[in-house]
Amino acid sequence: MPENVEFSPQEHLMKAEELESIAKEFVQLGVNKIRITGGEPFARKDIGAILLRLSQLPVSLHMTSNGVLLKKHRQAILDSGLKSMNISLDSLDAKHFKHITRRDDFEAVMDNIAWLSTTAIQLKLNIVLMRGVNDHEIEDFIDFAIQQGISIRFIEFMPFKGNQWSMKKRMSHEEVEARIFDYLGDRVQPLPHLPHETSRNYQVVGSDVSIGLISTVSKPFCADCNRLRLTADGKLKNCLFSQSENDLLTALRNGEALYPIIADSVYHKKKERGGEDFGEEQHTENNRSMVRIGG
Ligand SMILES: Nc1nc2c(ncn2[C@@H]2O[C@H](COP(=O)(O)OP(=O)(O)OP(=O)(O)O)[C@@H](O)[C@H]2O)c(=O)[nH]1
Ligand SMILES: C[S@@+](CC[C@H](N)C(=O)[O-])C[C@H]1O[C@@H](n2cnc3c(N)ncnc32)[C@H](O)[C@@H]1O
Ligand code: SF4
Repeated sequence: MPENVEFSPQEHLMKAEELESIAKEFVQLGVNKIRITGGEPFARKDIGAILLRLSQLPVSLHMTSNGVLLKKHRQAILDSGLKSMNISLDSLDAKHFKHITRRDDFEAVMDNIAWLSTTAIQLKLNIVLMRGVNDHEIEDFIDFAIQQGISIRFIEFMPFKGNQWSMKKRMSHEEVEARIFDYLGDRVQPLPHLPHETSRNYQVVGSDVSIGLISTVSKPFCADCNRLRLTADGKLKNCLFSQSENDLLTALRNGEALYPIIADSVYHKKKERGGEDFGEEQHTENNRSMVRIGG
């Protein structure tokens, strides 16, 4: 989250019932999986009500969270039948975590991770690797995953508005894969790549633990992308990197049909990464920042 973040005015955001109405429209069109990402989903006071509404739809429900505010929503999470939760954790060192996030929440996140690992909810940790920031922790994360029986994914640092991305800071797929194999040798085996999966996964032999790589920059997986994103302010993005958006919330509030807008957005989905060709330096100023997309 940027230091001086400006929160959107409440009236610009979807209310729980509006979110449900829009979700229903997608379900009617065949969507069978919904992931709630945010911003940060648990920053919404009515997240319990949102979970309850979405849990009534015939979809599998998933979340991605920074894991900070999850504690008081544990019952709502269980009641919603949530299938999986991905928790973002970029360091295993409390001081370093504070340096990266500018927040003193390491213990709260670790406590929520420990709780999640006692539930039937599939848990994964997301680690965005940045050279010179947390790349020295790759082996620590692998040890942690094996000791705790928790699957992890290393994510390639991607360019978004205001995140000072550069090609030098990101760690390529090949580089991280080599680190994993150097460390674990034949204790790790590649898993088959499933359609529409973001990660390439490797199984730690003799365990349920997988180590994944999400490599949008060096190994894009756009060819079988089946995702659409709805932002908290009700805009449809046909790609994480799309520069254009379609305003579903205003259409809903005006009583207009949503289907033509959705169809138009899907029709204009670009072949790869929203038509972006990443260069050496940051250049995605026409897209939103990651906190305003939700990942
Ligand atoms: N390029 C690209 N990256 C994505 C996409 N979906 C998720 N990611 C990135 O993958 C990382 C993890 O995202 P999650 O929110 O955990 O979602 P996921 O990878 O779909 O999760 P699973 O369904 O559990 O595999 C984040 O950095 C996302 O931005 C996508 O459609 N395209
Ligand atoms: C943007 S967050 C939103 C959900 C929630 N607030 C969280 O922190 O997990 C979704 C995922 O995107 C990842 N992410 C954030 N910025 C990224 C970047 N520049 N490149 C790659 N992944 C990124 C996060 O680590 C997280 O796992
Ligand atoms: S098309 Fe866009 S949203 Fe889909 S996988 Fe590629 S970058 Fe991600």
